[in-house]
Amino acid sequence: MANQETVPRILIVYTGGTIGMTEDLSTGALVPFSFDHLMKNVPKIGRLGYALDHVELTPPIDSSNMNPDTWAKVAKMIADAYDRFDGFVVLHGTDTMAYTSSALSFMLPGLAKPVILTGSQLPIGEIREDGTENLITALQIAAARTADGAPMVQEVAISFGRHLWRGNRATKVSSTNFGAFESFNYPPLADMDLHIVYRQKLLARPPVGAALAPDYAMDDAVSVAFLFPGITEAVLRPQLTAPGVKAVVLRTFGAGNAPTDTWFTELVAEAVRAGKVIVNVTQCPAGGVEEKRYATGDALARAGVVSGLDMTCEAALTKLMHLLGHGLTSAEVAAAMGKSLAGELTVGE
Ligand SMILES: NC(=O)C[C@H](N)C(=O)O
Repeated sequence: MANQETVPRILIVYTGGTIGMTEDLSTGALVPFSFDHLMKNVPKIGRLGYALDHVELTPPIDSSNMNPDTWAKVAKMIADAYDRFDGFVVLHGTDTMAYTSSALSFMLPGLAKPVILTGSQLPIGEIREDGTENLITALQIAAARTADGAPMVQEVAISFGRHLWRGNRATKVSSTNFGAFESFNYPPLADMDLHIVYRQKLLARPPVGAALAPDYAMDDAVSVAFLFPGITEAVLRPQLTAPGVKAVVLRTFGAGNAPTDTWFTELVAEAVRAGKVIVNVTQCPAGGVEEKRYATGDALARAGVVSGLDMTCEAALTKLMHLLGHGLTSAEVAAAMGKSLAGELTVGE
């Protein structure tokens, strides 16, 4: 039996999501419900033998209602309790989990403990569901240690179904599959089958001597513009020139390509001259932007568009919010987008 000192101390941060939902009897729709309800449905959690505590967003929310303020609340709950716990499990809706995990990775620099997000596709109160296993597995991952006693995971990650993913590399790929997430440009940090098998070489470690330095500033003056064959200036112009928008993630084709019509290239160049940061992120889930590969991508680079390299849209968008939140100039934001802040992009290839 583990003694008091070795019992893992885990804080559960309950934000809502399907995992804790119940049916609204008047409409039949799923609505967020209480943490107590959720816990009543997983009595075997006590058999883990961990010292568990919890905090929650009040009221709990469907993750479609997440925003920079709620991300900051979650980050603060973790930072405030950081010294008292060995690990953190964030229960969260799946719909925007990859945005929150990306945002948290930028808000918690110096993190040296596990912050594991999980949730489910079916409510934990249903007879057949995926929430129990996801919750228990996330708790075990948050409690896991290396052979020398250090926390196994020291970053923000999503544990869902059979895999553990880096939080700022993951994306939701299915609204029905129990494996709802994928990370196309970074392998799983762990595979969860009969055993939980960690890929230790892939796990992030904070810089030596770094301490947690929570950083909640986020500027929401950002946007996403999605290209499609046949897009017109009338559709795109308002998106790229909207007053108050400081940065736009431009979802391009393939290796970062876009139309070469004069109106398009001139519009993009005009937005860049007006001080907007335009970041090229491919619509392809896997791979990334290689601007010089095709003339159609090169034209964007020459117009002053910044390469999003192999970042997900979720990572690029929340990184822009984070950088703009610190009052950086457009040039400084553009330069920082190409550097890895929390393992969100592949460097040196
Ligand atoms: N599976 C889920 O959790 C979906 C839910 N709508 C949410 O994101 O909160």
